[in-house]
Amino acid sequence: MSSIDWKTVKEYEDITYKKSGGVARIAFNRPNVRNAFRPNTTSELYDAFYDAQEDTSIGVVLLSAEGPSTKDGVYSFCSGGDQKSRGHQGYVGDDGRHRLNILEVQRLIRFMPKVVIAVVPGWAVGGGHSLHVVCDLTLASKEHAIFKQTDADVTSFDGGYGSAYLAKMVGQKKAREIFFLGRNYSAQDAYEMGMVNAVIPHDDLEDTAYEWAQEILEKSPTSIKMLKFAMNLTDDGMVGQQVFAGEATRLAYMTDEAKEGRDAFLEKRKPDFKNIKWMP
Ligand SMILES: CC(C)(COP(=O)(O)OP(=O)(O)OC[C@H]1O[C@@H](n2cnc3c(N)ncnc32)[C@H](O)[C@@H]1OP(=O)(O)O)[C@@H](O)C(=O)NCCC(=O)NCCSC(=O)CCC(=O)c1ccccc1C(=O)O
Repeated sequence: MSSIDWKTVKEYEDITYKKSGGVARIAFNRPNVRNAFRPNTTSELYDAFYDAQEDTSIGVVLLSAEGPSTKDGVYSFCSGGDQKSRGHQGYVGDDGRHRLNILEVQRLIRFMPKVVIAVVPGWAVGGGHSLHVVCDLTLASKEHAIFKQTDADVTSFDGGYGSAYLAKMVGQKKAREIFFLGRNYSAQDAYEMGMVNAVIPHDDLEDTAYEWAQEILEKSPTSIKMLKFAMNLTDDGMVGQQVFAGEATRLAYMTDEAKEGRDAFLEKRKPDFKNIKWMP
């Protein structure tokens, strides 16, 4: 039983959302369907992740899952897109619109200036596998985590981070094996491939994730943010540069020359940068 004093932030239908001690915990909550996500789930995930991003007291987000299934006791992280909500043009929401928005959730995880840790208690499959790939770190249950890619079985494939970025992580041959054969891999297999940071006894998984988060929270927030964006940059092209450079601009705002530039405009005069040093 965990001793962490989690406080519920908001009630949702498909996820739970809690915070404690600088950490946000967002968890899938449809364990009886192996935590498959439907359009409602991805909208809720986006909402919760956005809140965590905007909350300046939060530095680390855990993406986890409730469970086990009340039907058969099996644990899951996420089994990807809910195949029951798929129509002929894609996944269908309650409003009849065809969209899933999981890629928007992926981008929020990728570009948010906080560390996101995937906490994998069981099955991580299809789009659920891709979500753990896009998170900054992954911790997996020694006894119950199973990693598997079924995208090629159901013709719903992730050609972005889920596959191409995975290949950067585990190597081209291994990534192709994962997608082309769709086999099951244990937490230990995934660790040896380099896509899991640590294999944790199941009963300690959530507490260990919280401890990792607390260690990260002892570091300088600006350093962590800039390091995350620096490590993203080379794989994210111009968008990666934009995200990194946006933070550089924010740092420049804090200089005397930025103050002079702003004040000169507001005072309708030419800016005077003569006293500003050209630092080498
Ligand atoms: C996860 C399994 C391997 C687990 O197997 P097992 O333990 O034997 O359990 P089951 O008996 O199969 O399942 C129990 C129960 O859960 C239901 N269920 C499981 N997964 C799903 C699911 N994904 N959707 C709906 N329902 C699910 C299952 O039907 C059972 O229900 P009962 O009523 O009790 O019978 C195994 O379950 C499994 O293989 N599941 C399917 C995995 C899968 O193929 N997922 C989808 C991959 S595609 C994807 O995730 C979307 C990607 C995506 O969104 C995307 C990506 C990139 C670009 C665009 C998009 C996009 O927007 O589409």
